[in-house]
Amino acid sequence: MDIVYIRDLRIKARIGIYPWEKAIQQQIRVDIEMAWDNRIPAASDKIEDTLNYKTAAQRVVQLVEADHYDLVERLAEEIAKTLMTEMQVPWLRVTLGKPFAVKGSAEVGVQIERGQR
Ligand SMILES: Nc1nc2c(c(=O)[nH]1)N=C([C@H](O)[C@@H](O)CO)CN2
Repeated sequence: MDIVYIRDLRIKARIGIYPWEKAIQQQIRVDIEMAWDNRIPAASDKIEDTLNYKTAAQRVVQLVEADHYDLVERLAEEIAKTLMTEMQVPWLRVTLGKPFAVKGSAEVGVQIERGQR
């Protein structure tokens, strides 16, 4: 399978387990790799045949902004479930990081893979 990707998507999120985190917005960083057969849009040259990365990115932003999430695990899972269900993505890898959460680190977070490649 080929890949359609979104890299370094930065979104203001309400996320975290601590009371002070419930009152603020923090930047998160999202990378997504999604399996897709790109030979079909390559042959047709039609956007309808693609896995549209703009539509996918907009949906992720909407999902992040819709709620408070305690854990990065829960938000990563919601992103994976939504893209697989709504955009028929058969396999994906979601990396979700909090760049400012742990002093001394560049970033902390999770990476999950779901579906069949
Ligand atoms: N595996 C996880 N560990 C931690 C999380 C998390 O979501 N998953 N969250 C926190 C806090 O919210 C932290 O980011 C605040 O600095 C701690 N550990």
